[in-house]
Amino acid sequence: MLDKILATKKQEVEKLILPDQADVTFYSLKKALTAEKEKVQVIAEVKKASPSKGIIRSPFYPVEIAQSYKAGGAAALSVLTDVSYFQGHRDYLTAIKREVGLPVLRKDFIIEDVQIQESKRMGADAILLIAAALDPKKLFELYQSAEEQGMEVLVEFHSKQELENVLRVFDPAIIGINNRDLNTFETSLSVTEHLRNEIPSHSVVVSESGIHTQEDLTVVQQAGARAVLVGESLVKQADVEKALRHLKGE
Ligand SMILES: O=P(O)(O)OC[C@@H](O)[C@@H](O)c1c[nH]c2ccccc12
Repeated sequence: MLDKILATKKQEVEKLILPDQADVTFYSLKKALTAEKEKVQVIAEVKKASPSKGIIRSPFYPVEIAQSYKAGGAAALSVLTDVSYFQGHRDYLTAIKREVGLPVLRKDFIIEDVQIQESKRMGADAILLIAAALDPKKLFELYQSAEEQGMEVLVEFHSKQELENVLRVFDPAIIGINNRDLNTFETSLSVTEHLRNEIPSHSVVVSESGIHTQEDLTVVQQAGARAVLVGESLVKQADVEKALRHLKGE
């Protein structure tokens, strides 16, 4: 599946037209994730659909969802901007960034520098780079480019091999452990437990995908995650603010 998505992205990138620069204020993702020592922070994801689940929420009002997440105590937001597979849009991110005062991560498949420029213009505070989608050298180039343009980066891993290959080249400040295999879509929280020990202790660790309950959150917190990235289990609930409070055990 990942290969198919990346092939589509490659075609889209060739036709990409950059938007105008959005006039927004930068918020640090890293700061938001490390603000409270004891508590695990939640990055709440605004996602309409996914290749594995189809439509998750309909009707879909991205700004309203984001505002409810903020009211429910989200530390940051993740916004899907991929059109073809997740029914996202870059305008959703810009609208959310304008209306909601939280750090916003652009969730997409970034493979070329022009998409980093695009992310900046959209108003993203941070971008996702997926180790499974990039060779380590290219990943580092894109990482540096994002930092030069004033954005932070969440670098996502699913296997020990991916981690080893990247850590040989550089040391990402924020590391995402994706519990979902992007080829089979299967999720297992043991991925976080398994990879945590391979990560330098100064990195901020975010456990991503497949987190449904407060118990799940505790499992990954005990495995060393400072934050979780949660989409489906929140966005499918009518009252996402309540769902988020519930997840946090409030
Ligand atoms: O909906 P979930 O299972 O809570 O997962 C959220 C997020 O981790 C997932 O959307 C995701 C993780 N890595 C990605 C890469 C691309 C697209 C999407 C993703």
